[in-house]
Amino acid sequence: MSEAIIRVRGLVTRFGSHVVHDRLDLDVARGEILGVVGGSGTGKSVLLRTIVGLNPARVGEIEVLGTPVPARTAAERARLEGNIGVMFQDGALFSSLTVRENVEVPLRRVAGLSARTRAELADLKISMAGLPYAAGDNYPSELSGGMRKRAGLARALALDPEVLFLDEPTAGLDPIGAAAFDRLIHGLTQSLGLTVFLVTHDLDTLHAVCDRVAVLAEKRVLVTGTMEEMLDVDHPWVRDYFHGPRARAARPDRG
Ligand SMILES: Nc1ncnc2c1ncn2[C@@H]1O[C@H](COP(=O)(O)OP(=O)(O)OP(=O)(O)O)[C@@H](O)[C@H]1O
Repeated sequence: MSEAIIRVRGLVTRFGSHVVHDRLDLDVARGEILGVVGGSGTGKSVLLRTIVGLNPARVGEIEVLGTPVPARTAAERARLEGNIGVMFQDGALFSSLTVRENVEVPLRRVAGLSARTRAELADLKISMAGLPYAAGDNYPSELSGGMRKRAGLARALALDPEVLFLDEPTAGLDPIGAAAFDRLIHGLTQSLGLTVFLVTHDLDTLHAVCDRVAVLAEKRVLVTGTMEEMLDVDHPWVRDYFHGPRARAARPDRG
């Protein structure tokens, strides 16, 4: 594998007596789009939150871009904050701010940007996320679910991150909206050279977007590989997921 941009070793995550991850290891290579799948409650979102430093209660080693998580110094923290973009499942936008103001939030960390430059940069990201210019003036409650996701993506891209974390980007979208979002993610990833950690249940997304898949089961990353390789994995959940009727319907070679 080429250089690991995300490196997790021996991760143990627990909430009280509930162990979610037990000695979990994972590598994500530079430039790849990794799809993270697994049954409900297997700890996909918790893994994402832990890798981006939002869940400090754990044991093990995590590095993103060679920087330890959590960061030990202000310089390391700045490096992580500036190079990681996160899109949460519901967009996680501030409801009292317009879309433009939401996208400006991370830009406020950049010293020396005038208010006008900040707004212009936010408008650029809003347009990159496929939203009409006018959406910048809207409040999140005035947008559809799909538009809110695009606004969340615009905010995740605000600081030109190297690594993008997406938590179920197509959940709740209709199939046409989901396919459009898949194309957007794929296009942006290619043109911006991003590394992507993408939690999803969506088999169409895995086919359309992901280079590699990591399956969370039994409190760890049970297996990683391409979609083709998943077809040969002898594990009940993996078999049911990748050979089930939905999987067959999502295969690009079907018919
Ligand atoms: N803050 C928390 N406190 C206590 N338990 C938590 C917390 N966050 C998550 N959990 C538990 O950790 C487990 C993993 O949750 P997580 O949301 O990561 O699952 P998931 O794989 O993303 O599931 P889904 O596919 O349903 O979204 C669940 O049992 C959940 O209840």
